[in-house]
Amino acid sequence: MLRIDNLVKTFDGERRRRHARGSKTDKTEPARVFAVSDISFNVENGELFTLLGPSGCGKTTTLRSIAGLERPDSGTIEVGDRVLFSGGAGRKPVNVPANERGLGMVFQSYAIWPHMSVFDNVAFPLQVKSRNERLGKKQIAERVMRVLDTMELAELADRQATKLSGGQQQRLALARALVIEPPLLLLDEPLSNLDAKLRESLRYELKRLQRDLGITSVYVTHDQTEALVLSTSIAVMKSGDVMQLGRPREIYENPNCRFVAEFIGTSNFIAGNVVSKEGDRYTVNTADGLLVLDAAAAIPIGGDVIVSIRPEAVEVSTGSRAGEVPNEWTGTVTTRAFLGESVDHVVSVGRHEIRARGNPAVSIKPGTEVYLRLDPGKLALVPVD
Ligand SMILES: Nc1ncnc2c1ncn2[C@@H]1O[C@H](COP(=O)(O)OP(=O)(O)OP(=O)(O)O)[C@@H](O)[C@H]1O
Repeated sequence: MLRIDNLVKTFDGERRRRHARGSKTDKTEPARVFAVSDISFNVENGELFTLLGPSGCGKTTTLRSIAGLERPDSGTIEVGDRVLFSGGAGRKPVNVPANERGLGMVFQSYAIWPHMSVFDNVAFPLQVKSRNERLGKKQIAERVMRVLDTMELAELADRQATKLSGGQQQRLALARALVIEPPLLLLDEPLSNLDAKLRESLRYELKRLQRDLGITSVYVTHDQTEALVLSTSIAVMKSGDVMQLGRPREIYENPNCRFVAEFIGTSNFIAGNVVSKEGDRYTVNTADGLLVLDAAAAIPIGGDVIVSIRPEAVEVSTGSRAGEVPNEWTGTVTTRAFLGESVDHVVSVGRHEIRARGNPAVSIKPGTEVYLRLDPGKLALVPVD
């Protein structure tokens, strides 16, 4: 449905230079900022594809380029069999204006039209469209009510848009984007202005809509939980590059670098060296002992690695099962934190501090000697960056 090839977008920027000897001030010099540096990805029909990354990594610039609100330096953007942008050496120049791309957009500041009713807010894009397509009044009303129904706003159709709650206004913004039945919906942090509770409930609502309507969407967020809940695929971005692209579970369980492992959830990292390998089973020597783990990585014996351990892959107990299970280490609990649905224990093991997350029924006082068991199936091998 959406194909992005070798997309590059730079901006004018400035680089600060340390002041030269004898001069009291730093100097700045012009520089190009690579907001997006040569990225490619495909979004299949019906997918909710998320661009995820920290502030400034280039997610919004990518989305705005798809929308036609930024003109990339080079690359191609295609939706279905339509080329929306093409530019750079050897490519025929194409740049379809934003208002002719026919894409649905919902942004962080859900600019609904305050002087209009809920119904009119949703009808407006169709009235504009109907100048070309000749949609009748009745057809428009039917389509508006169908979308309002889906968004559970039908009963509020006559209410003035400003007299809606934050969540309802955001649903209205979505309804307005959906009514034109766009081939592609672009969402830029659409839930970030809402309070935590509403954000969570709208997340599930969006997921339901996505499933029921099968809309192809590109979603921008810096919130990894949101990305994991909503997405069918995620591209994790850093400094204008896509670091890893995959299904949420794949990215969570098998991050391909330390940046991704750190960004998606909390991880413990233990540096080591591969000492043996049989099929997918690796034995890694670390400063605090051997670890065995299963990984479909291709790292040779002798290779330096980082073992990434999710806190929920660590079991803490006051009793030993040495000899029964692999990877049992001993340590001392230094911190305990109650998180409601779980309890975190930070355990000091030799040179490492390891965070474990488990059932609140197991709560161990700081200072207690404990056994840590690290599940070989849940440890990931990350190549050294
Ligand atoms: N109009 C502009 N002029 C100059 N630099 C820009 C412009 N827009 C974006 N940038 C720079 O491009 C880089 C990527 O910005 P972008 O807004 O795409 O990041 P982002 O990942 O969406 O961040 P955020 O989550 O904070 O919105 C940043 O370094 C930013 O400062």
